[in-house]
Amino acid sequence: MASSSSLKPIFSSPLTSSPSPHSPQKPSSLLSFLHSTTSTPISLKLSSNPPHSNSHPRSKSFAVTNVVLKTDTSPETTSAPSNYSQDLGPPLTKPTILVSEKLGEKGLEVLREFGHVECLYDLSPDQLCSKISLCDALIVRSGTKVTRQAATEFGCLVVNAPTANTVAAAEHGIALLAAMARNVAQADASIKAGKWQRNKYVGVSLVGKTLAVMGFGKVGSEVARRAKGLGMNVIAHDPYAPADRARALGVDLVSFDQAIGTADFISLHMPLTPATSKVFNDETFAKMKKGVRIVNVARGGVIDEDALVKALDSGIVAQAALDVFTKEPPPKDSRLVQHENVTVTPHLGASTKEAQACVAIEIAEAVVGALKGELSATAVNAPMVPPEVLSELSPYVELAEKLGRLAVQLVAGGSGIKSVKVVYKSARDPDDLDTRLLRAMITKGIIEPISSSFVNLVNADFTAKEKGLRISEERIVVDSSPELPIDSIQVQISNVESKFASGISDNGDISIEGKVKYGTPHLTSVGSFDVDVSLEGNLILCRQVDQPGMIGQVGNILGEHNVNVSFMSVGRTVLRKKAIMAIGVDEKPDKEALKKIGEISAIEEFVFLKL
Ligand SMILES: NC(=O)C1=CN([C@@H]2O[C@H](COP(=O)(O)OP(=O)(O)OC[C@H]3O[C@@H](n4cnc5c(N)ncnc54)[C@H](O)[C@@H]3O)[C@@H](O)[C@H]2O)C=CC1
Ligand SMILES: O=C(O)C(=O)COP(=O)(O)O
Repeated sequence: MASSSSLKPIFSSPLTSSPSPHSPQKPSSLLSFLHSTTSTPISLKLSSNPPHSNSHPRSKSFAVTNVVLKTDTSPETTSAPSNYSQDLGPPLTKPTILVSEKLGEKGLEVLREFGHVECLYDLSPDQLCSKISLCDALIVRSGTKVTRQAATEFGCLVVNAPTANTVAAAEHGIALLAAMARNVAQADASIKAGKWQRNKYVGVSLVGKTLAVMGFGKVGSEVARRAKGLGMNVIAHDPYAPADRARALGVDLVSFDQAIGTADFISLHMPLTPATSKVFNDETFAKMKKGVRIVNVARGGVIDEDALVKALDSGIVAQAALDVFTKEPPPKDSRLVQHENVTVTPHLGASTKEAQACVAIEIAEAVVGALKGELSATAVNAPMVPPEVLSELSPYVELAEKLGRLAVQLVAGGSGIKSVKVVYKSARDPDDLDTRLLRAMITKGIIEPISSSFVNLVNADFTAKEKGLRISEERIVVDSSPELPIDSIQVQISNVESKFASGISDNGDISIEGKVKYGTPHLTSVGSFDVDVSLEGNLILCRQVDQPGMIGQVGNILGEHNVNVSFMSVGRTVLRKKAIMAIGVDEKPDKEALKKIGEISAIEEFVFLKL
């Protein structure tokens, strides 16, 4: 269940502070997940549909789920909330969690307390594909392949249980090391076959031998610690491990060639990545000390298995002990598996009762937390936003999304946006302000009104890149209260035409700026005009000649058409010349009302914007 990758950053939740009005992603688009080849064991939040406004109780709190949640239109699930946040009260229907491989009972109990749990093992990829579109989360082990990239693309949060089986894997590595050195498996098979071959199975000693640990992460360092206890001389290769951590265990970090060239035993503990794929191949086996012995409890793909068979046949590798294989299970007639100098186990590294109990609880708690919209300490595809930062930024999250939404609606045609600049004014040192969350929400605000994409913190950067949208950020340190993380956020869109010419600032960009006032997002400038309007409901922006009676005229028309005005603000550049009126309205004015506003002779242009 644990991840294969190293020192995973601790990650948190994407946010979906507004319901998406868009059409659902098609379940079929998720099919590729299950035909993938990466073996990262994950729990996925999968959905066929983004949250829907009608079924989504709008939350003022900052507790919207980080994962794509299913809201179906079938009678049973029509009212399913789009998040399970505690702030929104209990969910109207329980989330469905699909468990596709055996999970410890204690973990299942945690899941059952929260949701509807379906344990369906041995599903074919097609069966699993059709099933996941009906589920809110999927829990897998190493037997189910799901690509992390595909999950990210669809905004599905991936969490793992990275530590609960570390010791189990390390112990299995040591078990294989000793069993291989003393021919335990072969001797066992021989005696069971009625033989008594004491001379054939003379082994080699571990004490005083050099063990190279390849990958000095969680498992690798535990293997090193244990090997030291067996009297081995331990060296390690890991391009990313800190030397002092190795030194503390009495282990020297060396280069790849040094490690494989001097070791009597090599134990593999690196993740399978493009850089490590088949890193043990003809060329690298040729650099090893003749008679080397290899243990692999990491991933089969780090070894070129054909090359290993050749190295075993030629005697470069005296023995190998393998828990993992390129294809699992390996073919029955695999020359590698059948080789007399090879000891094999069926991916048992994590399989101790203790580890399985811990892993099950760890992953179940992570999934329940993610479904509740809580921060996920073990998310692998979303950036970390610590709780204290999250709570501080929460009012700005809403502001960021609304500014994105407003800015994109000012673009004529609404598309063709390539470059967006976000300027944050803050009294804080730039290093003291984490804006990834805000950037994600601005991205969401910009993309969702003009496409069918569903954007959250998991897929914001991916979606922006996919759409060719470059979002750059600038911080300006200003002299305001350092208590507040941000003074203002400005969103600028360059190289586009605007449907509201006054929204263009002096530098030719569409530009709007907002602030949080009394905990509520406000629009504070449009183009080069200052305004001050609370961003609730919808907005009408008008440019008019600055003269008496304008507010009354527009207000009367809206009143006649039963449109409630929530806020109104007028900003002008030059007295009695041009002014901008920003009017917050609860309802969308009908065509007739908008036509009448346009006919007021002093109104030069106006635009209706949905928030
Ligand atoms: N057989 C089994 O049942 C189990 C297998 N595993 C596997 O063991 C491996 C290690 O797991 P953990 O220690 O938890 O991961 P980890 O992420 O803590 O450690 C991996 C280490 O490999 C290093 N590394 C990355 N690229 C490298 C390279 N090119 N050369 C050398 N080192 C490199 C990283 O810097 C990191 O320190 C993973 O592949 C994992 O999937 C883990 C648990 C159980
Ligand atoms: O955690 C890992 O990397 C593993 O390989 C464990 O896989 P499993 O949960 O035993 O299928």
